[in-house]
Amino acid sequence: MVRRIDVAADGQVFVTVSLTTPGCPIKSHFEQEVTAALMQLDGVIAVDVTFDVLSDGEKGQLQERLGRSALPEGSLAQVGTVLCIASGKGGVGKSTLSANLAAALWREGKHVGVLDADVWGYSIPRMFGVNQRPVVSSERTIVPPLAHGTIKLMSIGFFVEEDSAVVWRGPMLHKALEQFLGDVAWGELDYLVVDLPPGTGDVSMSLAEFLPQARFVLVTTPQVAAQKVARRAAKMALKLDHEVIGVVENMSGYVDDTGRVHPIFGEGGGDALAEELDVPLLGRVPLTIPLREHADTGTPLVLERPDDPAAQAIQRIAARLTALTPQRPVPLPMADAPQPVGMSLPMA
Ligand SMILES: Nc1ncnc2c1ncn2[C@@H]1O[C@H](COP(=O)(O)OP(=O)(O)OP(=O)(O)O)[C@@H](O)[C@H]1O
Repeated sequence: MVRRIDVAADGQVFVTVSLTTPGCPIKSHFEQEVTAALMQLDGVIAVDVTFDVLSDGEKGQLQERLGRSALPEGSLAQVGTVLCIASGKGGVGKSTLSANLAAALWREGKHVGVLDADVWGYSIPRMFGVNQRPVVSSERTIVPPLAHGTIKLMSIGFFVEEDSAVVWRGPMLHKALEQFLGDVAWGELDYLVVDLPPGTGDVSMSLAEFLPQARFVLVTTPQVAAQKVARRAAKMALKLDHEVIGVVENMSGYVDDTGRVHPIFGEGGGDALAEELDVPLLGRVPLTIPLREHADTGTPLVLERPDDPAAQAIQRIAARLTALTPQRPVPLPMADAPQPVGMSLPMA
């Protein structure tokens, strides 16, 4: 994507970067990273980055070279940061954290969407208390149901009867995920939070392919055994050239009514994993009963009980995530709720 580099005798460097789409949401990120990389070189006194756009033919070649099925365009073109929440095994609180992190980012004034890619253990509809069949807009895009008026949600759970098992085979799931990313009217979002299925199975791999620009947050519990399993998810992300942005340790001790912390699941797993991967430990979320209760009743804890220790920990993690990811220079206006039209979705 580097179109041209000119070096002037006085040490000024002029770089042209070709974007996949003119409205590329990570344009400023490219500018910062290219400048930072070049300024480290001896003799470089200033860097000037300009942009143009790849032609369709060039895009095709790039796609081929990357060996990936999709470049970030279409319905994801206006998504600033894709955050994949991953874990090595189930039950570590990945979905609870995905829902609450999304709500915490929303509380910070960000535009947020949540894609529930945990196709067999989907729980995002329940965690937000939304159970509404998505509709198709007049432009033939899938309109995501909204939580709290603006958080856009998409889940397999919206397309199957409640409590029924998803018995789709690999290719159908692959197709559904492709649709969730390509045909959903995500619109302009600061963050798309993706709740991945546990482990490193086909769905995670497909998604990783569809989302070349994703950043991974790894969730682990404090036991050393859990950390070893989480490492596998990290390896998958790195193998697919995704950035692992940090680690969250969940269930880090039980906080009783007096505020005393009991390390039920041991200690140190999150630190050890973060150290091993050389990424920051974004935070530790304690075990609290309200976090579980609110997940069950469809009201994210960070919105209902922001004073709870787990809610506070999650809000701090959201703040760290915003500090670690590129921000839009101009905040988006809040009133952008899409208007659904009544039509049922023909799936698969
Ligand atoms: N810090 C916490 N304190 C209390 N309960 C928690 C905490 N984190 C998660 N839980 C509870 O643990 C259970 C499992 O959490 P969750 O469903 O988020 O895990 P998961 O990793 O997404 O699991 P799966 O991958 O199997 O879907 C839920 O009942 C949730 O409410």
